[in-house]
Amino acid sequence: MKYLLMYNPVSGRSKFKKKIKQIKRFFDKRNLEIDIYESKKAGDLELKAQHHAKDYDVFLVAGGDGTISEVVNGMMKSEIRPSLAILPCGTANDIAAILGVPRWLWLALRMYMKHEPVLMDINQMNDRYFVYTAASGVLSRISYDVSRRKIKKYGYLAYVFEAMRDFVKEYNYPCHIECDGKVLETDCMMILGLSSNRVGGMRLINFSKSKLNDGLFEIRVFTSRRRFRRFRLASSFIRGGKKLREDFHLVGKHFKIETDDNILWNADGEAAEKGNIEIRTIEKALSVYVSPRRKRKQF
Ligand SMILES: Nc1ncnc2c1ncn2[C@@H]1O[C@H](COP(=O)(O)OP(=O)(O)OP(=O)(O)O)[C@@H](O)[C@H]1O
Repeated sequence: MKYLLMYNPVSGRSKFKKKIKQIKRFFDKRNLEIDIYESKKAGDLELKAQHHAKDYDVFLVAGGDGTISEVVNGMMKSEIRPSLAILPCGTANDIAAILGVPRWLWLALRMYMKHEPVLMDINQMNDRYFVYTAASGVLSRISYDVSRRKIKKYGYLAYVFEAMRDFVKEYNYPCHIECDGKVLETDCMMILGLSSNRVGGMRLINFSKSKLNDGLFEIRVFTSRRRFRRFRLASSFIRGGKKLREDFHLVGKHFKIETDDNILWNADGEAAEKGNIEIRTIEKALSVYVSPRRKRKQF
């Protein structure tokens, strides 16, 4: 087995670099070949993943959701794809949590030595690939609007502060959604799409019933029709993403969403598209390492 460790030195609180020597030792001890690559700037890992996908069996990716998303975008552009194993060292680490990867590095590495990878769906927003979330409207900009300086200083709390500021802003925009033959037209304050039950470090146990390999994606349209709308939205999140009467929940393989040109879309926590989008799910597109528990529940 040939591994490539790719890491983003600025993920989370920028502390991963210190662990590299120990990781190298872990692999040397087991006579496993590992190359190491540090990203130099945003976008770097996508190109590295695309051009070297055929040269490795496993991409070991150390970073947060943005870093993993970059690598996945690179891998999806290659015909031959190695397996993906994550070492969580970002701020929210949603993707790692969805796959049940332990925060503790040694437990994660041992898990990768012991278990086989499984095939997981990957989603596409226009030309860009994403793993687990697409969103617009309230709260959807915070993951990429918060400065790295604040994340380094406050960690996850930096997202919480920014969420509180964004929550009081006015969001109301039209959307026309086509999903596998169904049509929905409404005004909304947020559209949240998930392939699992986690976003922004929160577990939304009542949001989704989909598996990670069933070719389906779920979208919740939070309308802006009722009074005290923000409080109702907050109460839905507090109750694990419980659906409210005035909201719509769609499940499908292909979504066409038309909205205002200035509406920004977030994909896996990064700024993605503006205006109209199409979302497709590519079934069982990528081989990933998951914990045995998640494998039973989510696959
Ligand atoms: N060498 C680099 N210098 C600056 N930015 C980088 C570099 N390599 C990658 N990036 C960018 O850093 C951003 C943040 O990375 P990442 O998402 O992994 O960390 P995070 O935001 O702390 O974690 P999370 O997304 O889990 O909250 C990504 O948008 C990525 O494209």
